[in-house]
Amino acid sequence: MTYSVKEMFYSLQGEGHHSGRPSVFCRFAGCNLWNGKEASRATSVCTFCDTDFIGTDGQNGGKFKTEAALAEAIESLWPENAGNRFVVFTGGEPALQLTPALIRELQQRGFECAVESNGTLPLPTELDWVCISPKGSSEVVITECDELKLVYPQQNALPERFAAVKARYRYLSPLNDWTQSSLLASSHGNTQQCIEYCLQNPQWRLTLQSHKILNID
Ligand SMILES: C[S@@+](CC[C@H](N)C(=O)[O-])C[C@H]1O[C@@H](n2cnc3c(N)ncnc32)[C@H](O)[C@@H]1O
Ligand SMILES: Nc1nc2[nH]cc(C(=O)O)c2c(=O)[nH]1
Ligand code: SF4
Ligand SMILES: [Mg+2]
Repeated sequence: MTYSVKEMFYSLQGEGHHSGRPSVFCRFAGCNLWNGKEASRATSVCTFCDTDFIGTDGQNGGKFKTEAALAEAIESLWPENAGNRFVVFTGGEPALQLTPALIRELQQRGFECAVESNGTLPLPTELDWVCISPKGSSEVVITECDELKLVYPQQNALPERFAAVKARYRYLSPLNDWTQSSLLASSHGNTQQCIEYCLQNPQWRLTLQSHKILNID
């Protein structure tokens, strides 16, 4: 199958359990919860997406006809002769394109394979790390994951709704609604609400989009 990739880059994982870990990000084009066009944002299931995932025109983006071709491109972004290889499949919604064959191809090249998914579609069992981030009223079909990373607060997707999802770790990530001047500043803002929720419900931890604070990819 042909993989449509918006962009690929080498950076630090900014969010969640692997925050700070050097990672290649492979951002697949397309999502099942929003078509990516501003005109339909307000009427979509997911209304707050911070990412351009349309097309294949980003850095190192393109159409890859084989698993080997895409794996080769991902591998080329890792520093030469360095171990601890880690790739994060994201998007858009990576579950629309990710295959067992692609994951195995990368694992054979020494990569641990992680995914950032909205949880509405089945995922390959070959993955080494699964992060699920539920959106609005969408139905989550993934019942077990490594990490549940919930953007908070969200109408129709408050933490209690996901009590039955088995997760090694539960994180709240403040909704970045870009109407606030700073992610950290407002005491009545989303970050403060996350802090209060975690303090009252200590099975949840706070995570911040540190790449945005640091202004890196
Ligand atoms: C762009 S999504 C792509 C992966 C997948 N579609 C998903 O939603 O998990 C990557 C991560 O960014 C998070 N995210 C997107 N928009 C955000 C926003 N405005 N504020 C905070 N996190 C956001 C998502 O919740 C997800 O954890
Ligand atoms: N540094 C960095 N960390 C990230 N973690 C998840 C991301 C995503 O867009 O899925 C992301 C991203 O775009 N950049
Ligand atoms: S599900 Fe993920 S990629 Fe799709 S619109 Fe929402 S945040 Fe963006
Ligand atoms: Mg992002």
